[in-house]
Amino acid sequence: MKLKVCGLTKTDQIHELISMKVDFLGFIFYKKSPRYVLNHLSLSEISGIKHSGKVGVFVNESVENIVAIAEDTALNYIQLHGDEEENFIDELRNKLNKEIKIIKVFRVGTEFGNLKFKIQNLKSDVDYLLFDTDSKAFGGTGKTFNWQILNELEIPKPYFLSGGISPLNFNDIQNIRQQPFALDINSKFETEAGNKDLEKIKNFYEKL
Ligand SMILES: O=C(O)c1ccccc1NCC(=O)[C@H](O)[C@H](O)COP(=O)(O)O
Repeated sequence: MKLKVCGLTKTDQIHELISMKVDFLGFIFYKKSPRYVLNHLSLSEISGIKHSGKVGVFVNESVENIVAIAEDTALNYIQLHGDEEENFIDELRNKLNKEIKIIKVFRVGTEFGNLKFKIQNLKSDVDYLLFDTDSKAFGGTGKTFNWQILNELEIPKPYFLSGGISPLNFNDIQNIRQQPFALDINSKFETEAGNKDLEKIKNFYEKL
């Protein structure tokens, strides 16, 4: 199983994760997040990071801004973490460099019927799905959702599992019928927002 470490803000930690061969590096381009990357790194610093799994996380951002940031920072993946509708995704797909993959996030709350409908009727050209816990902050809360819900779905694309993943609940992932393509870890591997605990990540990665 692959690993994405999200909410990166520090160059030395990013290089350490690259040397650990982590598959995806997540950068949050959402101003309200305590992990907003542009408070810590410039566009050209992010552009200079040599890795094929650079993921930009966006929340209800405009197509124009996403395309511009993707170009300026040489992103490989766009993670849509807000309420982006199909029309928006189609427009983004048309304007984005074709090599860039799109990850559409489904924030899982209590409305299971709605989630099932959205998954079954997904028409847009996205490459991956990501399931995270629903919250007012959109993400990075450290809270899990009921992963058993995924066993009620036919998931049409490879997906990232996210939301409060930690060494304590890692074994529960084995009970999901359709296994994740990748795990997305964040706040459970931090000493404070944006500051990663690399030793904890290394130990976790060795278990995957
Ligand atoms: O991490 C944030 O601050 C954040 C804020 C707004 C939207 C998305 C955000 N994070 C995106 C991620 O992909 C996180 O890894 C995901 O939400 C899981 O975080 P956690 O529950 O802390 O493991």
